Amino acid sequence: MSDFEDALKRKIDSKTKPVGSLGRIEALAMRTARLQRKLDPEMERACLVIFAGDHGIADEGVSAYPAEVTRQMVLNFAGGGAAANVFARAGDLDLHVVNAGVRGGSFDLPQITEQSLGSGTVSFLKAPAMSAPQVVDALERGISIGSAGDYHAMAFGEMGIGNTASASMLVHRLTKAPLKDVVGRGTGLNSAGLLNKVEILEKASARVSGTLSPTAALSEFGGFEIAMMAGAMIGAAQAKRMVLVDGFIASTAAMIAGQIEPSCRDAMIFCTLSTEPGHRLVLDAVGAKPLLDLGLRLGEGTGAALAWPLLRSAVRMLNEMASFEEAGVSGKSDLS
Ligand SMILES: O=C(O)c1ccc[n+]([C@@H]2O[C@H](COP(=O)([O-])O)[C@@H](O)[C@H]2O)c1
Ligand SMILES: Cc1cc2nc[nH]c2cc1C
Repeated sequence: MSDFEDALKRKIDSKTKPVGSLGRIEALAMRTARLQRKLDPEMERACLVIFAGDHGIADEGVSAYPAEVTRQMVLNFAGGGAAANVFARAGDLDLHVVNAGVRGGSFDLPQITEQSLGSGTVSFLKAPAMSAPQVVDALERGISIGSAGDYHAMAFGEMGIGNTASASMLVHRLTKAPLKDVVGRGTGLNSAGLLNKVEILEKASARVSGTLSPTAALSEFGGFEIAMMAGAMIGAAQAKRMVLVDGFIASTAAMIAGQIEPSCRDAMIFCTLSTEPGHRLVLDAVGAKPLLDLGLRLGEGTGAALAWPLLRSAVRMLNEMASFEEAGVSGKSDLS
């Protein structure tokens, strides 16, 4: 064990609790200490960034809701009325909303950061969702967003009608899991809608042959918000920030970020287990156990926002909790 690891273990085990009794909260504190290379890491300021983008594939009937909901929900974020706004306020998170390619053009609102790369992706049923230069552009813009500001942690979420179809394709082609095991009901398709979605995605997959690199897969299947979020996760990890990863779509972006830049995995906390079946496959692929299992399937970064107080509490535990010596509490007996 290195001197740092040794000192960290001694610090956490000196706290007034049976050794290991704070379970995964201890692991969160230790991961943060390692990332910041400090025995007293900081974890007070965080933000939630929501990347919004539209998907051409949404016009093929793969979602229970119409594509215009993406734009309408961005306006709801700007007005403060979405679940993400409520959870961000409850947890003291700054909220940033990024237009990563929503149909209808610029919002011209101070609450929305414009990074639009156009009006969303092309339907990937017949052609690549975006060009290779657009993938690079989206990743680079994301990296800048992930390293901006003065945060100890960044939570990432998304909004994009049709994006469970994109994420399913990415997971299918990058993990080689069969589409029928990956694809789910998204916003709430019925059984006939689910069968139709699988059929459309099988056709789209047949259009593209061979093994795909993560960037080639993004180009084929989109979307802009997924590519930008992957870039932002890389940027945040490089800035030594903890990365709070939301549900199925955000975790797919995180898997891709880790394939592009493996070191960013150390910063990632997979916050929640989505009911979307492909999420379990993504978590297995990255070797993660989700922190929470609340039956969420909303997106918007809601699961990541809910996990933030746990991360902050974990680091405060490391910094503020009394040791046995400080509190005059007797330590372990020799039966342990
Ligand atoms: O994050 C998840 O696990 C999740 C699971 C299902 C749906 N969503 C959200 O619902 C939208 C995508 O669903 P769909 O059916 O339009 O592909 C998109 O805006 C996501 O934020 C999100
Ligand atoms: C209303 C609504 C809100 C959402 N938030 C994220 N995805 C969403 C999809 C719908 C349909």
